[in-house]
Amino acid sequence: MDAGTPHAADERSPHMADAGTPHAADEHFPHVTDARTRTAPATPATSAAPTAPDAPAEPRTPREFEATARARLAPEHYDYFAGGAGDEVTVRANEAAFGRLSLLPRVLRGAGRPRTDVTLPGGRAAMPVLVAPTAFHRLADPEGERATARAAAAAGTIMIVSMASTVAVGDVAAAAPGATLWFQLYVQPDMAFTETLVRRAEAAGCRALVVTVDSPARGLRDRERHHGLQDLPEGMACENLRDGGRVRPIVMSPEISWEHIGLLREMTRLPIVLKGVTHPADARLALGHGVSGLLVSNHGGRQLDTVPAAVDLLPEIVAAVGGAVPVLMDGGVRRGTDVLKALALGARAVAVGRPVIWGLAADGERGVTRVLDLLRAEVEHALTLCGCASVHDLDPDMVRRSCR
Ligand SMILES: Cc1cc2nc3c(=O)[nH]c(=O)nc-3n(C[C@H](O)[C@H](O)[C@H](O)COP(=O)(O)O)c2cc1C
Ligand SMILES: CCCCCCCCCCCCCCC(=O)C(=O)O
Repeated sequence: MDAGTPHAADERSPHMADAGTPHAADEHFPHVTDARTRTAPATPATSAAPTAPDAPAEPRTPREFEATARARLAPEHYDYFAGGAGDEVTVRANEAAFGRLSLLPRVLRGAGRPRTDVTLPGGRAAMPVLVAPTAFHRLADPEGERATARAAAAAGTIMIVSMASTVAVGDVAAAAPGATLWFQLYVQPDMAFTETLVRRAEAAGCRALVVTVDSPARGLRDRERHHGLQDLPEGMACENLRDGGRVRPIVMSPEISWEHIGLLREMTRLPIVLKGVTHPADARLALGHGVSGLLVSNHGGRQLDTVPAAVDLLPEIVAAVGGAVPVLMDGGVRRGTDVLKALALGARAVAVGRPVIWGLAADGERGVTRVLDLLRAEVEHALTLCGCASVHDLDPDMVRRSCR
């Protein structure tokens, strides 16, 4: 099997073929310290002053992290990270949809300080917020995915390492010994090479495979075309794709089918999570293919534009799956309240893409740590205000749809 159909990914590239401060928890719980309350390393906040007027020296919200990151990144790299497909309707919809959902708290439950941990196919996480797979972290920080993995480990959460990482998955694992890693895979039409990638992930100690199924072709991204982005800068490569003396291109093939998922299921004992299922009929089909979880995602609006917001798709997918496997979601999660809404609607956990990139570009490992700490503290605070002892106390009746 091979990718043969001419498609949008004709923008060719060697990497692409056709086919120390108190963290936010202390602000919310000034009287509480326990093993989960950590202090970020006391390194200088920034090494270069941000230039944009709205970029604070010490960002404290996801929006501020983005402003600081934008001031530090080359404009074309900022656009690569921030952008989406087409008119970016779905990019905007992902965040806006959370704004149309309201949380309805319960009171007088005597719930105490809430727990934020969750159990997932590839292990436990201290918080229901995972690091979504995103490509090319070395564009944001010289340490790249190593820094992100250390921050994820410090936060006790899971990092899904992109197949398009700029540090090989084995080196990411070696740099962050305490990290729980999952490996994101684009099934390659050359199944022998797909198996090579799976074995590399296994050898690195990855605990699950996240197979991205929303990319039979690459999204059409106007910002990338505007900048003429076709390749990584000199000295950077998709390190997982090394094959002898060369780096293979990542093939996004329209020929990938359920048959490949069956082959993958036979190839490895790792749990398989399908990422990018948006139609309930596909969610039901997935259950017959031995998957251990689904990640509802529209790829952060970077593949097919005008796909609905991910959180709006969640209830239908959760209903289709009927509790057979855990459902996760990503897209537009920026605040602890967003996390609670998704969990109340049936997600076991969420993942964040761009916020992690903004943290990394703003302040390397420390920036990612701060972003993850901020989210964990906000989740804990919102659970408290909702009268929940843990994420298990959330249910769909605590979410209302407003007309905004
Ligand atoms: C810069 C960037 C690179 C991405 N790279 C990948 C990737 O390599 N593999 C993948 O499955 N998804 C990739 N995604 C999609 C994310 O995994 C995730 O679905 C999305 O970022 C979630 O939306 P959010 O950024 O609003 O949190 C990427 C997203 C961004 C923003
Ligand atoms: C600034 C870097 C631009 C480089 C463009 C090279 C294209 C290579 C494509 C490889 C596929 C990476 C997949 C990442 C992804 O899912 C996403 O961007 O979204």
